[in-house]
Amino acid sequence: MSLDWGYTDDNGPSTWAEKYPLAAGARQSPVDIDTSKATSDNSLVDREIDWSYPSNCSYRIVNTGYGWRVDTYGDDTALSGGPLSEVYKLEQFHCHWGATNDEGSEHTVDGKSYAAELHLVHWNSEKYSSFKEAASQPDGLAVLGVFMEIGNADNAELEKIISLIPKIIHKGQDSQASFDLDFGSLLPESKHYWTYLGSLTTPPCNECVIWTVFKEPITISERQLEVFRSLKSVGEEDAIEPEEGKLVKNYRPPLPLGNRVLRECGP
Ligand SMILES: COc1ccc(C[C@H]2SC(=S)NC2=O)c(OC)c1
Ligand SMILES: [Zn+2]
Repeated sequence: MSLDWGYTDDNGPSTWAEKYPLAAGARQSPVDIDTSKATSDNSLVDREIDWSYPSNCSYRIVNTGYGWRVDTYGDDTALSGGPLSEVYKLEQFHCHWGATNDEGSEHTVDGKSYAAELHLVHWNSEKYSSFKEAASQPDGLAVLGVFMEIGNADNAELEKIISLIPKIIHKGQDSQASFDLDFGSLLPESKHYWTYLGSLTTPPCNECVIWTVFKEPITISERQLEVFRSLKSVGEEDAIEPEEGKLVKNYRPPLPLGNRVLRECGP
């Protein structure tokens, strides 16, 4: 069964606009962050970006066919400040990676790719009544982008997620888990970031995201990244060869920033 869209040569990012016209818009994500174009903005410094996530929360981790996604039940989560004018609730988080460690992130910095990129997706629950409605609005979503680089140590918080991946190897599988997830540990120590107006990085590519990309990466071990790559993009019932259908690449390459403003907070 042929996928509507994906990351292979015949259904990858360069073909998306055929079925998803928004993919050809002028406010698309990701972008290459040209640090020489970033402008400082005191208003970002005055209203520090702030998040509060509960320590003990129940989660559902699912294999979307394009990667893993952890659905949170964002009741007592909040993201505010920085480029945001309202309070946003955490809806889900997920990750993008590549077949080798020299690619994998969606945003790049002066042309440099990281090995992976974590996306924490929030929606404007102050202005809109549902995530779905927010995803059709220009200020509907706020996504935190966190670069991941290879380090020697395992990332302890990610390990809690990685331990569940063997249960969701095939597309459509999910696992309910309630564990103490300290989101604060999934974010870098430094709150320095770049921010710009962009879009969903997969179809339907809605231009509804206020992006905040942290400057400091977190680390993940090679072993942990290999576990991500062991996920399959096909269901258990799809008869394919064992090595086929592995989710080794699920990132969209950068799109032009065009005449959008790229602001930064912190050196
Ligand atoms: C409303 O329909 C969608 C569709 C896809 C995604 C996931 C994409 S968007 C992103 S950023 N990274 C991704 O992989 C959504 O996430 C909010 C929302
Ligand atoms: Zn994403």
